[in-house]
This record gives sequence, C-alpha cells and structure tokens, in this order.
Amino acid sequence: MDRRVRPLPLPANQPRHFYRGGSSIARFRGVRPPDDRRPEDWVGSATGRIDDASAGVTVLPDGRPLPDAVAADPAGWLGPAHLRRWGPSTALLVKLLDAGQRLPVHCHPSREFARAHLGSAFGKTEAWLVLETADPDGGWVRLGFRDEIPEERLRVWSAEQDVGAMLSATNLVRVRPGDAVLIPAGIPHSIDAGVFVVELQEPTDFSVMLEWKGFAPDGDETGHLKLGWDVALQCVDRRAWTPDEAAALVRTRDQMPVTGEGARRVLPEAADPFFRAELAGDGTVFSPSFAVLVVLRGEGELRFDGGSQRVRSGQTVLVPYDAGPTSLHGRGLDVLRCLPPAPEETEAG
Ligand SMILES: O=P(O)(O)OC[C@H]1O[C@@H](O)[C@@H](O)[C@@H](O)[C@@H]1O
Repeated sequence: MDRRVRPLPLPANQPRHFYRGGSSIARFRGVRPPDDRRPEDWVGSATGRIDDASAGVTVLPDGRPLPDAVAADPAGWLGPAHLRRWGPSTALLVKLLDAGQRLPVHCHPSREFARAHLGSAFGKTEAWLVLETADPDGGWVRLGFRDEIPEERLRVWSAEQDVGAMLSATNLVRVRPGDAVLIPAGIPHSIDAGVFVVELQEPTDFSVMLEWKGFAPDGDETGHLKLGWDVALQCVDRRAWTPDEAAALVRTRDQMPVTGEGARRVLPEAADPFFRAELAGDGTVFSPSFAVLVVLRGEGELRFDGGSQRVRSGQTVLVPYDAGPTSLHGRGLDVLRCLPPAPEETEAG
C-alpha cells in the first residue's frame, strides 16, 4: 500500500479569541460562523496558542495533531532539505484573520530577541494578503510610529493605556483587496475592523501588547510575554517610519512579479528568510514542498504524485512534501500557495 501522505483539505480551526470577528471566514468557507469570537482560522498549524498549547494546532482527519504526524514522518511531510535546515518544524504558520473590530496595537519579536529571551529559534515576522475589506474602496491598517518614540514615552502610553496617543502616532495605511503587506518584527501595528486577510507568519504566538484597554485580557499581566516590561519593550521598533516607508510595506498585485512557472511572487525578498507566497492558477506546476494552499477563487483540480483532488474557492489544503510535484488545473482558479522559508535561507534577525 502507498503510505505516502497526500494533500489534505482542512476544515476551519478557529480557537476562541479575545477580539471579535469570524463572519468573513465563515462566508469565505461557505459554513456558519460558530460565534463572533472566532476571528482567526489557524491553517496547517503545528503551533499552539501561547496561553493554551492545545488550541490552534491543526488536527488531521485521522485524529492526529499535525505536530505528532510530522514527528512520525518528518521527511515525508517536510522533505530532506527542509529537515536539514529547519529541523522537524514546519517553520510556517498560516491564518485566515477577520478583524471584526480594530485589533489592539501590538508588535512581535524578532528571531534575535526570541533566541535571547524566549528560548525560540523563531520570532514572529508576518505578512498579510488582503482578501476583502468591508468598504470596497479599501480598509485601514496602522504601521509604525511616524516619529521616533522615546522609550519612556512608550512606557507611559502603555502603563496609562493612552490609546489615543498611540493611534495618532502611527501611520494609517490604506489597503485594498489583493494587496500584500509585510510586517517586520518589532513594528507596532494594528488591523482595522472590516479587513479580512490571509496571514503568513513564523510559527509562534509571541505578541507584545501595547494596547489592551477594552479587551478581555489584562495586558499589564499578559502583554509582556512574562518578561516584564523592561525587557518586552526592547522588542518594539520605536524608530520613525515615514508615511512613504510605511506605505512601501504594501505591494499591489501589479507589483508582484510573475515567476518562470507562471505564478506571481506575492512578497518582497525581505520576506524570504521567514516564509514565501505565490499566487497561481490553471497550469501552474510546483516542485515538491510542504505548503498550505488557500483557494481564493474558482474551482478545479490539484494533481499530485499518484492522484488528484478537487479544489474550490474557500478551501484550505495542506500539502506534504511527499505529494511530489503538484499542479493546478481549472479555469479561473486563483490559489495562494504559502511556503516555509527556503531550505537554503541563512540567518535573519
Ligand atoms: O496579525 P497579528 O499581528 O498576529 O495579530 C493577531 C494577534 O493579535 C495579538 O493581539 C494576539 O492576540 C495574537 O494571539 C493574535 O494572533
């Protein structure tokens, strides 16, 4: 019998969260929303929530949590080159995120900070591909402080929860469906209500919360990753980001170059040490890799070594290395293929 792992369509995996959202995920998937506190769908996740390691992890159709399945056959899931470079970690976390309300201003640690203070080889650099905005003209995200903020001022803003000051200090950046946004580690950011994205990240749940007023968890207790504010605030990028620099973190579909295989490279090279993403359609052939597919539009077929699988918009599919070369077939198919960093990637902060 052929024991190789095959591509697996995944159901929604939406741990309860402290902020509202989830209806766009349900609409995208064509299912009913469980309740309005399910704003994130963790797809092909071997990562648990920081406050509850059992939440967030993907459970496969055979009942096994993804980390157990990968541990049992790391080469089959990840391939030999990935395994040599990244070990048995998938090195990738993908989420659908539907902001039903504005997210609190927060930031994520770099690898360097995570290694020094959190015992982790991964920080949480991330990127978004915007799927929808409630207003068809676009939605808003907040990226980076416009002026350099002295540490002491940041400390006061956070201690006093001076949300007005924090928000007015950040760049407000317009995003439209189809745009991709790279969020470098450290940059303070927030997504406004009505923005629905696919998110690629390093496989951790590390957030330093600058804002928590009006949200359920007491950020003063939980927002500093148990490091204390003196250390946690060291991971915040307090530098000035000019409006142009902040806007340059956004890439429109036209700015995504077409690769030799006919796919569009979604993210800039600066993202390569952390994850890769491409938009592909009918006729695209991919070389073997662990991957998470999000079918954005259309329907058709995903062919792989030894079989094929029907795919349609709203589906997410987990692809193991062992599926071999894969290809997409179907007119109007638009698929986001999320990949871990390449095995040849070297260190990045
Ligand atoms: O899109 P990012 O920046 O990861 O924001 C979403 C993240 O928000 C933070 O406030 C934390 O609650 C994380 O658990 C959550 O995943």
